[in-house]
Amino acid sequence: MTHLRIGTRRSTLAVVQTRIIATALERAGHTCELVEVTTEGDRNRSSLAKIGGQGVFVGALRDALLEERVDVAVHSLKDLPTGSVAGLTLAAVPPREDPRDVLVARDGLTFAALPEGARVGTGSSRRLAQLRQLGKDDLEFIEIRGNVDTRIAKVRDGELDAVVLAHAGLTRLGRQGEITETFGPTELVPAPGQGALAIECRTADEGVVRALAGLEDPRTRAAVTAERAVLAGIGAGCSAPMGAFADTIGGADGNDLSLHAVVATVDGSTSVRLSTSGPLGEAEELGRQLATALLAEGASRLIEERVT
Ligand SMILES: NCc1[nH]cc(CCC(=O)O)c1CC(=O)O
Repeated sequence: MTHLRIGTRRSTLAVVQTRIIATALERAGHTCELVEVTTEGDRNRSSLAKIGGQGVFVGALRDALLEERVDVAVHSLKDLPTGSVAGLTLAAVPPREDPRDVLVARDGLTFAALPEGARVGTGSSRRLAQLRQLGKDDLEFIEIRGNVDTRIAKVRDGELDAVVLAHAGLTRLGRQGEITETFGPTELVPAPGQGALAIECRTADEGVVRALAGLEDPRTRAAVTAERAVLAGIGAGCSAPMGAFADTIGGADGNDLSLHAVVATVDGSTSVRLSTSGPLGEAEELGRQLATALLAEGASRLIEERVT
């Protein structure tokens, strides 16, 4: 049995995610204490693109780990930069929630049913680029930030007709009832790691590493490893207009992964979409190979063409 101080961001979603992990650890016989840590991404309300640096949501949590103020950090995996940090280990990747993106629109509207001039909110260049490729040229896209509650409130208040969000965030907040459409994961390709959590600790804390190992889901780990290898391989950060999505082929017992990736210009005028498949055990290699193929099709040029 280990006593674990678990660091979390302050947002409702972050606290809910951390409680899910704390509950699982307590069920395994450990005791847990939640410690709130404020991150630059929470403090700074200007656009993510302007804050610029990668990992604005995770830096302060990692500092808290390195300074031994907490023993465990719970991150949304998609917010975690692909590079490793000296002294820290991604000790567990628990089973993933639904990785897809969803629409929350007024009056139960689907994307196809949104009227001409409808205002659709998203702060993500990945979502923006792909939404612009869905064949509706008459929408107005509005850049929004803020937590899930704030974004949904903009639809309820009539400021926007719809917002696009991650399914997983809504599920964890118990708000999946507000989803009006779920986008196919090869149509609106999710962010690498979307829907998964990353449980990090100090590499030297062997007891903690062992305690966290019980949370691991090898299939989720393989999928997100492939997705993140695409991201790292094309040399892009988490704010690039790219998506990658891996899934086990043949259900939960399958031993192969399918991997889809897209790189696009933010204006949606051009994109490269590629897919591949291979053994779970070669996830990293699969992702790297797909990145190489994307680069051969001009991926880095597309990403640089952002006009923000
Ligand atoms: N970009 C912020 C973010 N980071 C993680 C989630 C929740 C979903 C997840 O775990 O991937 C969200 C909200 C969203 O994109 O709608």
